[in-house]
Amino acid sequence: MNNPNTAEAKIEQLSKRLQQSIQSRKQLEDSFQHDYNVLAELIIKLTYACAGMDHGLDNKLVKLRGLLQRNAGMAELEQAINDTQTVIEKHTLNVQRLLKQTSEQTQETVAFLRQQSLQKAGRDRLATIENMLESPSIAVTHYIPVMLELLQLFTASAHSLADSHTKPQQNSAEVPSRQLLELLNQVDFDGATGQLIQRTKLQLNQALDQQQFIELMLQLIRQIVKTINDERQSAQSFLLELNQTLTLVQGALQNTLASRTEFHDKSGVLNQQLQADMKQLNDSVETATQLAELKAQVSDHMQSINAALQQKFSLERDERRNFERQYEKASSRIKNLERQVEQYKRQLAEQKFKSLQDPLTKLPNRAAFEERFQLEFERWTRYKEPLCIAVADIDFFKRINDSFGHVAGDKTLQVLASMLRKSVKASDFVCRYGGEEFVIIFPQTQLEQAIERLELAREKISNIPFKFKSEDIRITVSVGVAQFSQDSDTVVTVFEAADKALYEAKRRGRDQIVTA
Ligand SMILES: Nc1nc2c(ncn2[C@@H]2O[C@H](COP(=O)(O)OP(=O)(O)OP(=O)(O)O)[C@@H](O)[C@H]2O)c(=O)[nH]1
Repeated sequence: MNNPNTAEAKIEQLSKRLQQSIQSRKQLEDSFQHDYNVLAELIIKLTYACAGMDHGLDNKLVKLRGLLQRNAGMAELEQAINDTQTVIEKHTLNVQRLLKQTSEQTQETVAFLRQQSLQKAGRDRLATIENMLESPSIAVTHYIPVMLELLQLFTASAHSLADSHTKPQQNSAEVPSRQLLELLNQVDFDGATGQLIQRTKLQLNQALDQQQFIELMLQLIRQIVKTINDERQSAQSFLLELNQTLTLVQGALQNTLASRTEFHDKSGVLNQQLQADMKQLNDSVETATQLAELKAQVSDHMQSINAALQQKFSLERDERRNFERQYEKASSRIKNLERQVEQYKRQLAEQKFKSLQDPLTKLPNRAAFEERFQLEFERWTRYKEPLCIAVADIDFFKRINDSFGHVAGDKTLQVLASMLRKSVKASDFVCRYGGEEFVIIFPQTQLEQAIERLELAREKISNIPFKFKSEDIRITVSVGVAQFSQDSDTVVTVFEAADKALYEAKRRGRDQIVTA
């Protein structure tokens, strides 16, 4: 048995311990190398993932990767890692600045696109982009899909812009066409102008390109200029006629006056002659001594008196005839003028009436409404009798036009207007406010009564059996109603209240009446 205290035994023990230490150290080194390898592999992968973000960073990453791949010492690695960190910090700051700029530029682009007349699909995409932008983020990845959407939308609208420059612009006259149609709906003309307006309205309902629209406008302007010229000429000829008649009447009066003076002069001379004859006759009677002589003298005087009287009669007859002639002439001219004045008055009244009437539905138009609404408001201010107003709008009317054509749409408007007019009281004022919108004023009517009448109208309208292209169609209306109640109420505030209520009725599902 070896003595453990011997030198050999001690050396052996030490050798064993050394072996164990070497073993542990080897295990530790292996484990460290393993960890190092795992970490190095991860860092190398990360360096590949970060590649391409920034040129300076790329250089640093290549260097770091090289050091890791060749198992470089810690001192070398530490230096490389520090350098890389500095570049990463700079890069991060730069990215944040760019993100801020991107966010602002994106908002600007969205605002610009919102002002463009985009198609419905474009508007929807824009709304999606706006939603995406509502959650502001500093992550680049957040902006990538936004930018993608935005770029696609921008490209699409740029394409349509380019198309509109190269091709004849389909539908580019859509907005002015609609505005012109609304204007033409407010006027009513007879004759050639009326026919042209009718034809123009039909054409405006079709998709026009700009060239066609301009030609249509030119045609209209030409006709309007012609109508104005005709009107002016007709007014000029009326004034000419009036002037001639006045000159004639004035001439007749002067003639009458002159002949009256002449008549008076001549008549005066004759009167004097008659007086002289009478005096001489008298003298002769007084101084006469012989009957025969007296007889002869009286006979002479009588003849002279007779002649003077004859002259006077004939003078008077001529004068009367002359006067009658002048009178007849002037009177027939005046009658003619009177006829013309009557005709003008009729035309003016008709024009005034037409300017206040909607030609399609024959209901009063918006101009008539403004006049009447102001009047009723002033009455309400004075007497405070109940006053209500309702704004009614046909539901989904665009679909009628789109599915069955504008003519069917027009017919629908006429039928609905007539039903609305019939459903309320005669004292209620029903007008076509514009498009598919009607306004009703209920003078001296409590809100409950107005709602009752409107309910009746709504129900009647929804029961009208429309049939288009053998399809049964039910048409409904939504209505907003408001009453004047506060001292601060004005035509504007109460109308707006009714209009808001109308939109609430639409929002709640249409075919209903909502009170403000
Ligand atoms: N036929 C015809 N259509 C008209 C006239 N005036 C306006 N319109 C049309 O009325 C339609 C109104 O459509 P929108 O304002 O979109 O409303 P809507 O389809 O009725 O839908 P809601 O009001 O939301 O229920 C448009 O298509 C106009 O062209 C007209 O005098 N005749």
